[in-house]
Amino acid sequence: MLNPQVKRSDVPAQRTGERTPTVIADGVDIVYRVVGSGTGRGSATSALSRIIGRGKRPGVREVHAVKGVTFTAYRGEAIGLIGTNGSGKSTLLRAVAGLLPCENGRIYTDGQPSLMGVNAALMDDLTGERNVTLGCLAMGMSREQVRERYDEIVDFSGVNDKGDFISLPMRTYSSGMKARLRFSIGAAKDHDVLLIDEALATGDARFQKRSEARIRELRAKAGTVFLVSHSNKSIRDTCDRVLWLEKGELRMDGPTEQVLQEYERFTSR
Ligand SMILES: Nc1ncnc2c1ncn2[C@@H]1O[C@H](COP(=O)(O)OP(=O)(O)OP(=O)(O)O)[C@@H](O)[C@H]1O
Repeated sequence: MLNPQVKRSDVPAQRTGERTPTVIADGVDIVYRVVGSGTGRGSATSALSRIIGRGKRPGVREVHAVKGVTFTAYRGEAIGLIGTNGSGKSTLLRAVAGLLPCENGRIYTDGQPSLMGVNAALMDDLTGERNVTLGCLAMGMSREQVRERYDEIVDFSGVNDKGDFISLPMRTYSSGMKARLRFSIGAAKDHDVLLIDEALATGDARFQKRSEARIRELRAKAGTVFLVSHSNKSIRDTCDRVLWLEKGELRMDGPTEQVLQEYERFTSR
């Protein structure tokens, strides 16, 4: 569900030259507020200082996760988000999906972006089969569309390659099988803007190839794909443009090879 605090609106339909913008981030700041974080003092002291009103908002710590990020994404682009741990990649992705409010700035999107992460909510106690149906319905597909795409989704995931696993509860799956099924469900729909968080890092080599091919297909259908990954190989194989975040700031935005070379120099230091 969209957070009502998120400042969003549709991108105007007009084209910018030959290219159509799908996501515009304009000076975006995102701040987490952690309530109840320790102050280093005992809780009785914190409570007392709260009562007598000294200091501002005791026990609330602010984490400025994304700082003044600006970029425009266009239809047909596959954009990699890279950066060292904690640099703000997932936060930015969740903000584009409308799941986090912007402290400052705005995010404009064309249509509703779909976040396809390894944490997508599938239920362990339900069979793979039920999860495919529920997952597809949750993405807004009709029962008819689910029936049409069902076999394709199961085949794509490969969970039935070693027996009839699709009729077993998902708790019997390996973590790779779960991740593959999640990806397959998410990829069954043609998204305008597809946001992927690390999904490619989980499958085996064969599955990664298939997912990369599917991402290329989605791009060919005029969508925009964002991929957060720690695998430079996945980024090289999938993306034509890369945004590099460091400590919440956009450090570089450019063609994949150019940005990755700089990033590799930075991380090998
Ligand atoms: N729910 C949260 N509450 C408070 N702080 C958070 C929360 N989620 C992330 N952060 C902080 O925000 C910053 C950015 O985190 P984020 O997960 O976006 O980074 P990342 O680049 O995706 O990291 P990684 O590569 O390790 O997955 C970090 O300092 C992190 O500790």
